[in-house]
Amino acid sequence: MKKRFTLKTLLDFAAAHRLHGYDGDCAKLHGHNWKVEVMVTGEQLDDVGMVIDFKEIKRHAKAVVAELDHTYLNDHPAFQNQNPTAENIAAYLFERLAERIDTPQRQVSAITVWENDRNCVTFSVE
Ligand SMILES: Nc1nc2c(c(=O)[nH]1)N=C([C@H](O)[C@H](O)COP(=O)(O)OP(=O)(O)OP(=O)(O)O)CN2
Ligand SMILES: [Zn+2]
Repeated sequence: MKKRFTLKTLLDFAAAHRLHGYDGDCAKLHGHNWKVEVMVTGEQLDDVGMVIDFKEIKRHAKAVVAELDHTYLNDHPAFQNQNPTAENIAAYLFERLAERIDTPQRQVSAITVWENDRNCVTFSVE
């Protein structure tokens, strides 16, 4: 039986967006207090007994999320050819965080983006 540890940490940011082509109010400029759950999975622990220090995940996640915080997401380079939906934001954050966090021992395994208390999207790769 293989041991696997999945760490989850939560951060947030505030940002505005509008969804081009959307048939409804979300096509208009509006904002959310987005919540981002970062999940990191590993099978090995270091000498201290951690897959990775939560502080290290947070340091990387905060650096990436800071680029989006208090911005108009549609102006961001990542959302010039695609809407800043929760789906596309989750995929973007996954890619950016994997670049910073992944090693052979641990990988970003999923990113969940909450638009509000009711609706969220989880992005992961097979
Ligand atoms: N699959 C997705 N659906 C929707 C997204 C999205 O990113 N992915 N985004 C939106 C809008 O951004 C919108 O702002 C959603 O907010 P809201 O209307 O408040 O959401 P609710 O459905 O919870 O609100 P109700 O008032 O209950 O309709 C829309 N869809
Ligand atoms: Zn919205």
